[in-house]
Amino acid sequence: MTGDFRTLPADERSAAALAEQGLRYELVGDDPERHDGFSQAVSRGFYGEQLTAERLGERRPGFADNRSIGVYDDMAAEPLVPVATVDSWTSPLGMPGGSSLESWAISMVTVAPTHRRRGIARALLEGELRTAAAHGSPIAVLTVSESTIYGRYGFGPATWAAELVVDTTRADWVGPTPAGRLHLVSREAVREFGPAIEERARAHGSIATWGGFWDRQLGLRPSDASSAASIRAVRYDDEAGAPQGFAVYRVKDSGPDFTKHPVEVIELIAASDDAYAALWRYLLELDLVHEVVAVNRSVDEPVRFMVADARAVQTRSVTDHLWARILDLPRCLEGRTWQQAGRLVLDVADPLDFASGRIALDVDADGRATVSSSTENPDITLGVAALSSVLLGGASPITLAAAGRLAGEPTAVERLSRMAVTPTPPTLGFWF
Ligand SMILES: CC(=O)SCCNC(=O)CCNC(=O)[C@H](O)C(C)(C)COP(=O)(O)OP(=O)(O)OC[C@H]1O[C@@H](n2cnc3c(N)ncnc32)[C@H](O)[C@@H]1OP(=O)(O)O
Repeated sequence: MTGDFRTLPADERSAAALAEQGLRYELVGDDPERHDGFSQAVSRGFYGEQLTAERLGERRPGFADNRSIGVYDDMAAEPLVPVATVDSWTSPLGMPGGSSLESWAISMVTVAPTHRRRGIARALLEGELRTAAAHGSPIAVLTVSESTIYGRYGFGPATWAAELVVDTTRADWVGPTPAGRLHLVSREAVREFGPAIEERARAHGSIATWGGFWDRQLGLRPSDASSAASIRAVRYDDEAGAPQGFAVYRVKDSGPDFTKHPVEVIELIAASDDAYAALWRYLLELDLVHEVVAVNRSVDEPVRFMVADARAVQTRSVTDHLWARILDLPRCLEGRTWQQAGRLVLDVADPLDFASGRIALDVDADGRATVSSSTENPDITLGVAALSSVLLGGASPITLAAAGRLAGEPTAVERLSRMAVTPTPPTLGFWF
């Protein structure tokens, strides 16, 4: 099955399973009323607000870009509001070494509280994975509300996100002083130049951003007008005047002490080391500010080494962020650059049988992989979720072996670790 992913038919097996419960599992389609019902169901499912007509209108254009599926219960009081939702689209996923693979991104998985724990989410997820595989997407990705939900479908955590809290009173700058210039700019200007910088700066482990993402981050939707008015932006241009990075932030209310404003960093995106240093320095040296908080950062941020007192930069939390699910073993393993040459036979178990099998992974001196089926004794035995964690370079096979998530002789496990783990961690800077 190929063609436009948006119009691929709803998966027949899931449709049949849900029909047994008297439920219709269908593409939402082009009807604006069904768009609004879907948006209300998603907001309700995540305990959000009942959406106003303005917000519903803002969401409608997004349906043209995605594949939205609703589960409809004709006996419900509001039959146009689905009792379950899922949304998907295809997006390039950055791989170690700089290439990318088409991924099947899944979002907005909700089941109404009245319909939970009767297999609806399982039907949605299995339907998505079968459709993605049939379409030819080699990998599926998502970010999760709870880390307990998706392992059973073969997803493994593949990137981690840190929340940094910097005490600016202790953070005297000892990092580089770049020769370029900072410019204060409007949110509307960031909407113009920002996406291209983000694309250049994107780490492996990230999917692409999309138009609605920027409108949301920058508070440019009409319904954001009052809440977004305090968002500010600054851009770093190099000595030649070329934009290389930007930060979007909000200085929050400090209460009665006017010197203790906290700063919330909404985005800090740098396509060069100079831009990174200049933008962090700008934020840490703002007057009347005592704390800078940045979420969805890499777990290995250079800013920790750019301040006189390293303990000024605290990691408040580290959480699993992108979850990945290999659907096509050869295309995934051949779709990244490996860190060193080597050969290993892997025996992969997949409960849903998309990626099970015994394969030989041969990596040449340039880090290029060739995958072939094998009947040799395996060096490593693991599940598809563990291999999906390893694929992007952020999870060490040595650690996974210690955790009982993969098995093999210590030398084989160490070889796979040397081949797989990347020098910088895979990073995704946003939720989707
Ligand atoms: C990518 C994303 O969108 S992440 C967002 C996920 N959505 C949310 O968190 C919104 C609030 N929660 C919900 O809408 C629902 O509770 C869902 C979507 C998490 C689960 O929907 P349900 O239809 O109740 O799940 P379903 O009955 O199909 O259960 C499938 C399996 O998941 C398990 N499961 C369901 N919910 C959870 C949970 N919250 N935590 C752990 N396990 C769960 C079930 O026990 C079942 O396990 P099994 O098949 O191995 O026996």
